[in-house]
Amino acid sequence: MVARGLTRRFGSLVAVDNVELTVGKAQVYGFLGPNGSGKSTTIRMLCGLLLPSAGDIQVLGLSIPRDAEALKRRIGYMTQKFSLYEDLTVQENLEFLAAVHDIPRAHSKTRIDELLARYWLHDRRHQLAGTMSGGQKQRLALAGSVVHRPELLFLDEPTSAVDPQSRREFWDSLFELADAGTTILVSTHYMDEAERCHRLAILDEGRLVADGAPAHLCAALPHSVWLIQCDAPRRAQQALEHSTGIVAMAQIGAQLRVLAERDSVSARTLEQRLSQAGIQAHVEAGAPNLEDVFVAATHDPSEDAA
Ligand SMILES: Nc1ncnc2c1ncn2[C@@H]1O[C@H](COP(=O)(O)OP(=O)(O)OP(=O)(O)O)[C@@H](O)[C@H]1O
Repeated sequence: MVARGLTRRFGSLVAVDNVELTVGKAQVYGFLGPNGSGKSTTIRMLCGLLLPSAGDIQVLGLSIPRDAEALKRRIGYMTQKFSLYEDLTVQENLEFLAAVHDIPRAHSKTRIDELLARYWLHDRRHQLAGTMSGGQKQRLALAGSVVHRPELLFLDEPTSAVDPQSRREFWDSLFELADAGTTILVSTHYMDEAERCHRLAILDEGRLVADGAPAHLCAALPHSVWLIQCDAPRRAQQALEHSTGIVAMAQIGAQLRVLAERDSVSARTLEQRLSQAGIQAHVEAGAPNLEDVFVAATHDPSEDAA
């Protein structure tokens, strides 16, 4: 899948701004970004549900939006909102989707049995979808979105209402699909999920601000991370708030995690600044993680104090 100069305007708002993307076959490709950064709008354009204002999209050798109808038969699409029928049973929902995709009845029975087993739904086949838990609903929605064996799967925040264990299991299922050759494009707000992607795009205000393998993005971060141990991390944060070179700070338990411009801050300068505020602290270097990459990529320098 390749997108070039992908842009979508809603009136004067540029929701997606000149985005360039290349997604390889059987990759799990993640979309990360703050609320309103354009993730859903991009996904909807890539799968032919929304017309771009500008740009070229090639998906599975098809030109989108021109070939959107042909694409629909080869992709699956799932959103955070449960879009199946709550008053149909698990099995009836899958039978309905199999019929929508013109799967002959002789084949659909085997396929549905296979999906019920794979997504741990076999003992719930006669339960009404509306009475299932959030995690079970998402497993059913995933089963429904792959009933026709799509080559490409679009998932828009599929696990936003799901507990951590169910999220892990859901992601295991995504890797199982990718191992079998399915390309997966998935948006998320969770760093642990983003970390698991083969490749990741970070969107901010409609623009692509980072793109690469998670480990590579962490290694390429042009900032330093400092971990501050002291008795009063909140006071330490206030003391450093308007310091030069500091990009972001977050208290993690009793520790203060500081993201700073490289070369403008050192452990010594931080200790000195804190000491001037009457705070004794021990500062050591930390390893950048994906949250640091996300904060750096989406941080607005105009909000910094000089
Ligand atoms: N149909 C529409 N009409 C007008 N504005 C829209 C429409 N769809 C999206 N937008 C706007 O486009 C911007 C991007 O929205 P989008 O839903 O793509 O963001 P997102 O990154 O998916 O957000 P979230 O993480 O909250 O789901 C937002 O400012 C949103 O209000």
